[in-house]
Amino acid sequence: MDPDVGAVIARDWKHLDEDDVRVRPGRGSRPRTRQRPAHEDAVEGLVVAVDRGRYRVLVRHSRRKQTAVTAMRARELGRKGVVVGDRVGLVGDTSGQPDALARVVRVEPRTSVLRRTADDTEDVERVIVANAEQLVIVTALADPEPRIGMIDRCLVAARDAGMEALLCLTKADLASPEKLLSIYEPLGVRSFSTQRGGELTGLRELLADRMSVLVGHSGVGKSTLVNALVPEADRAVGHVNAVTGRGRHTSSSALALELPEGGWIIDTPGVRSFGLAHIPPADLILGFPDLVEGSVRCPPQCSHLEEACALDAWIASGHSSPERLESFRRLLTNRDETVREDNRDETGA
Ligand SMILES: Nc1nc2c(ncn2[C@@H]2O[C@H](COP(=O)(O)OP(=O)(O)OP(=O)(O)O)[C@@H](O)[C@H]2O)c(=O)[nH]1
Ligand SMILES: [Zn+2]
Repeated sequence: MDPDVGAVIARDWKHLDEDDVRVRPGRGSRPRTRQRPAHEDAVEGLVVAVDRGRYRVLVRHSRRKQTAVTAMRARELGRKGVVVGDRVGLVGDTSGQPDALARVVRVEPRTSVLRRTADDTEDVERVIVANAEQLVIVTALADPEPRIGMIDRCLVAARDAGMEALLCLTKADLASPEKLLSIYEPLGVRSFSTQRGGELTGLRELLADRMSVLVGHSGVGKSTLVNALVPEADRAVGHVNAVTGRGRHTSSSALALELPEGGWIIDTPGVRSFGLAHIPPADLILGFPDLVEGSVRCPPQCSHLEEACALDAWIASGHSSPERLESFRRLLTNRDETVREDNRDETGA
């Protein structure tokens, strides 16, 4: 295997919890049987919403028939978190009838975890979504102006989570995507431009049959997009509690919506971007593939903020661009901050 690829895989996996990775037993050793034998009758389901300790879990009976089950965690789960995207085992009343309550007795090993560093205490990190394969970075081309810093931050977070990134550029009727594409296309980031009422076939193809997480600042047109992609989403988000199916949906937690063509999009209303405090500084540069080669000549343990950093010379000799280096350094400096509604760590672009 290409050593770089190996390193990336090793790094992506290293962020998974011990629980997330099922260890294959060697010959002669006994398999690890964590929680399994007690509930062999457990029903499999997908967590699509979480609200104050209650989970909405979709149980599929056949291609066409599925039931939405409300569940709470079983005590035996211990401190193990359950998040949107988790595949879980359920016991108890899985009928999905009103007032029926099931119990989550196990969480299947996760294939990816998207984390946010908590806003207040930098050491606390939270898993927002499990098992997603793609991070869709929703950015308006104008109104509000695109923020390069936010895009770069999301690209780092996607890489760290072991997810592919997709740049979704909205409001193409107001401004051209050209400038942004000239930055991100050479990096191999896939993209799609949209406008209200515009053609979404290409985007649907990029989203089909996989689990994608949408993230974007307020006002970029994320709701407009979600409603266009999932016609029933308006009802699910606007008027009905995502978990109980009653009352208003007030929580701002993630919500998974099934696409008519198969696959899922996960809306993250409360999450505008990600803190990167849990990512070692040395790994941040992996989110900037155009700078990695230039860092080979850096002194050992280079902070990339110091004078001896080789990146300045690399840029001066015509590689990448000064803006990219500036964005990388801004991220290094603001690594611990989570972008919030006030965008306090953004200088725009
Ligand atoms: N010109 C133009 N306006 C758009 C487009 N998409 C959305 N808008 C407008 O942009 C505004 C914000 O759209 P929303 O879909 O509410 O944006 P959001 O990202 O969900 O914002 P929050 O609900 O605050 O999270 C609304 O006034 C939309 O009508 C577009 O493609 N072109
Ligand atoms: Zn350096």
